[in-house]
Amino acid sequence: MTLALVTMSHSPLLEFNDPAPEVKAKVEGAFAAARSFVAEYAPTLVVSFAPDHYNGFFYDLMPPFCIGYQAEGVGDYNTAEGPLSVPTERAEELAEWVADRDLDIAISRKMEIDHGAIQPLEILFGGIDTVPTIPIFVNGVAKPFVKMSRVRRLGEAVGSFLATLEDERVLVIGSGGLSHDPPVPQWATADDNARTLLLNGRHPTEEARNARQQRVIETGKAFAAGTAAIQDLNPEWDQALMATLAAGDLSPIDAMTPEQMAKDAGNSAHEVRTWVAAFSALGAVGPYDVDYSFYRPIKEYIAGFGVMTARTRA
Ligand SMILES: O=C(O)/C=C/c1cccc(O)c1O
Ligand SMILES: [Fe+2]
Repeated sequence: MTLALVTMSHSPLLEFNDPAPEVKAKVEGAFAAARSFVAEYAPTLVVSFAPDHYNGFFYDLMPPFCIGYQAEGVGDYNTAEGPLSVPTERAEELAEWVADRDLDIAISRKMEIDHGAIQPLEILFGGIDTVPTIPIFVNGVAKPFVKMSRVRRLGEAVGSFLATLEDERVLVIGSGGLSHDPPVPQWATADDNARTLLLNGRHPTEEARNARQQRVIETGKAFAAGTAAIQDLNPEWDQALMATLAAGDLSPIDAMTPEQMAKDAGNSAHEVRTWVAAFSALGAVGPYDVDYSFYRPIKEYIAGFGVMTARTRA
């Protein structure tokens, strides 16, 4: 059984802010490389590890991980709205398998997902319902964070399940990171209005959504101009992590702590949990090789922007 992987940074600012044309072309080239890797592999099933940014998961009930039995895009930042094609029975089997491996897993029969999960599907497949997809939410923005060893164990459990699916060609996606510190509110520093959003900000009015998004878009522009009060990107940190993931021995990742990750790489660097889960799933199936790797720190997108593709050895 083979398994393929794409991990990629996402940024809701792709459509809204413009880096230099040469940088934009490089990013388009990376997307094209990932697309052709996926087209050649022709997956029959996608398992997507992605975070949420207080569009589907809130502090009224915040799990570390959640498997979606049904899911729909909320349509933030002009991403696709509406249902994904989720193979519900497979998702149920996966959740049973993971629970049997002594991992506490939440499930949702109505998962709402944002650009974090939607953007890679749109980029790789041109839509959100073209290939059966099981979405797995991995908390990457809301404290407290489980240990990285737990994220690896989740990925390994998912990978061991996927290894049993002889009749499927499975692509795992990890969406998020790398170093970045966009102005997503933090509970500890949020005012009353922001806390209302963090607690249960489902289905905002169009006006409220636009105001929130405009603030992030403006921050991206200011960051590129050198005037934003957000933490800088950390290309060394990003590339060191990508090298560890490519090397195949993920055990050094267990030493990463949420405090140090935030300090080194920003409050949204926790999104790399999705990459770690995806590579752990791949490694659980067998040794793998990285086919393609791209990295560029891009301030206009508020993102250490990386794309990797990999595959287990035949
Ligand atoms: O949730 C938001 O409004 C913004 C999220 C964001 C911004 C920049 C880079 C990212 O990866 C994001 O998720
Ligand atoms: Fe994000």
